[in-house]
Amino acid sequence: MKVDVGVLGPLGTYTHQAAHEYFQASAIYNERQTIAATLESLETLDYAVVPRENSIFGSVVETFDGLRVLKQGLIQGEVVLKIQHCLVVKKGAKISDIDCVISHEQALGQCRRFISEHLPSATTSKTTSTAAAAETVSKLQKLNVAAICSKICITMFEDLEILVDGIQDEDINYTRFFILGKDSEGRPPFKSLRPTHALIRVTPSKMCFDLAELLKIVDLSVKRIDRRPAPASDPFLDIYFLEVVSSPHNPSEWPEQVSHSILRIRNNGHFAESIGLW
Ligand SMILES: O=C(O)C(=O)Cc1ccccc1
Repeated sequence: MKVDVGVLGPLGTYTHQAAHEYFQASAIYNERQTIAATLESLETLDYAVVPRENSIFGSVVETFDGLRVLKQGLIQGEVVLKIQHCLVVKKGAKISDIDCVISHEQALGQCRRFISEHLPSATTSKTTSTAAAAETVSKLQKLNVAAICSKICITMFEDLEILVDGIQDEDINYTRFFILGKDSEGRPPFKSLRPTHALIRVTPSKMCFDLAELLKIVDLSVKRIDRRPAPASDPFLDIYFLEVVSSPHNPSEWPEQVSHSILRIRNNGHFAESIGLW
């Protein structure tokens, strides 16, 4: 039986491609309009895939904002995808016709140099996804808007063509995606028999918070720290996401090591939980 996977739509986004790389033909891909809605789809679907960070433009803010309030499921895997962006236009449009470039903010951020060198007077406008940008250009009756998206999008929308291929600021451009899942009881269906990563979400107590102290208490190898404002809290009280990895010398008992670390954080008065183990 196929599993139901929530992805950022419409079909043709990089998130859809990353999900396909992980699940191949064993899944039904359910389009959601935003990253927030993709994470919320875990309330009804088996899995969801969201972009985590990009090697040029960094962390995906909308994903971490959604992870602040994640109600169902846990991160149980990751996929790394090489990203090659195209400037896509309505068939027949020339670069001199373009006065507006639209895409997901990550794609606009990964192509800043191309835009400033080749389309210096064009305005930019954010869309909910790269494929949504392609869809918008396809629906327009005018030739002045270009989308930044994957070359797959021109197979989805017949009246589009690629004007320039490979417009990202660096050739080496990768995005990491998180695979989140749950079983029918809402528990994560751990695929990974030997997990090596975890994501710990920490809401520090208001009193005397010191990041260096927190890292000492965590006492695991911390590979990444992301930080977003805590919703409906005191001003500048933040939620921290600590991506921790097991030591290559001691990978066994990793889930226990993570649990102990979380207990230490809680014993120091902070709120902490694991939202991923993979
Ligand atoms: O909009 C998309 O296609 C996404 O999946 C988000 C994104 C955008 C740019 C690079 C990687 C992921």
